[in-house]
Amino acid sequence: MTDIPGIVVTGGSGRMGRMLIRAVADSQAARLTAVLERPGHDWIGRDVGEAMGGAPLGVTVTDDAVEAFATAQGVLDFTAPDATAEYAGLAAQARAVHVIGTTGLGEGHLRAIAAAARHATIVRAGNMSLGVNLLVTLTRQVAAALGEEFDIEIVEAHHRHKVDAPSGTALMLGHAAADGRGVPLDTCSERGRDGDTGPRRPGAIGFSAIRGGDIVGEHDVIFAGQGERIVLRHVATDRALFARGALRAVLWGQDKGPGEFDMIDVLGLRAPVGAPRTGA
Ligand SMILES: NC(=O)C1=CN([C@@H]2O[C@H](COP(=O)(O)OP(=O)(O)OC[C@H]3O[C@@H](n4cnc5c(N)ncnc54)[C@H](O)[C@@H]3O)[C@@H](O)[C@H]2O)C=CC1
Ligand SMILES: O=C(O)C1=N[C@H](C(=O)O)C[C@H](O)C1
Repeated sequence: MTDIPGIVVTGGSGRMGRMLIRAVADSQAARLTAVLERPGHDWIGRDVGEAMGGAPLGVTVTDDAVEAFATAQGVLDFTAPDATAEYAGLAAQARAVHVIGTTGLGEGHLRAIAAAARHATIVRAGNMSLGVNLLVTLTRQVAAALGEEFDIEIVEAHHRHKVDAPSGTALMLGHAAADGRGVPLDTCSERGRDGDTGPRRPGAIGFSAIRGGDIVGEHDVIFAGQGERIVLRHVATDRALFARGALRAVLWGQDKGPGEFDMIDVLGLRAPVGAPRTGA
């Protein structure tokens, strides 16, 4: 037996899954105990190191989440909304810390995650990088300082394979901007302008999404006023960044009780009591 937490990576063959497997396998603070893929995937039954084109890692890819979670202390999950909602329940039953990077979650998925968080620690964030989570706190501060005479627009760019828009990060930034102004995002969010839109709605927070090539992830928060403009920008150039954040989150969660946390908690960036919190 060892005290080093055993970690399961879900969606092992995905762009993020491969990064997460590398991050855990290379870490002295965690050990890779299982890798999951969806039923029918051609990696099932293979050694994950070999499936990734390298040396064996001694871990066979499986589709049996119940068995994989039973002996794990943490689950790193960057897959798809339905899978993540199901994994939340199963990880909670095993009392494993569930780190959720999956974006595009709907109301039903969020309810399932909240229910699971009554029994186990969940860390969920649309972006696991330090830089973006700092950008979130800055966005809230700038929005609070400027007021509605500055129009807020959030522009994000991602690779051609991304299936959800706006990105999870763009939504985090939108919630932060709305928090800064003291309004809920759903009352002022403006998406997908096209055709005869009329003039910009006062107080709107606009979202635009670019998809192309191999862009890892870029986010601008634009505060556009009369005669001046502030642009807060984050550019990710390597997905390993997100995997390092996820690993940090699962280790942070090991001594926490049940509840839903985010990277602002993990990184210690939470605003003092009395200041507005950022939704995700
Ligand atoms: N929070 C963050 O920092 C980041 C979040 N993401 C999010 O992570 C998610 C995955 O992104 P990518 O890796 O680019 O996608 P991808 O499509 O390359 O990988 C998803 C993987 O999940 C697997 N999968 C789907 N359903 C499954 C199931 N039921 N059981 C097990 N595996 C299943 C797929 O087979 C695939 O291997 C997206 O929602 C993306 O937005 C991506 C990067 C950073
Ligand atoms: O799908 C991606 O690739 C990414 N998704 C996350 C998001 O939706 O914001 C984080 C990052 O930008 C990469």
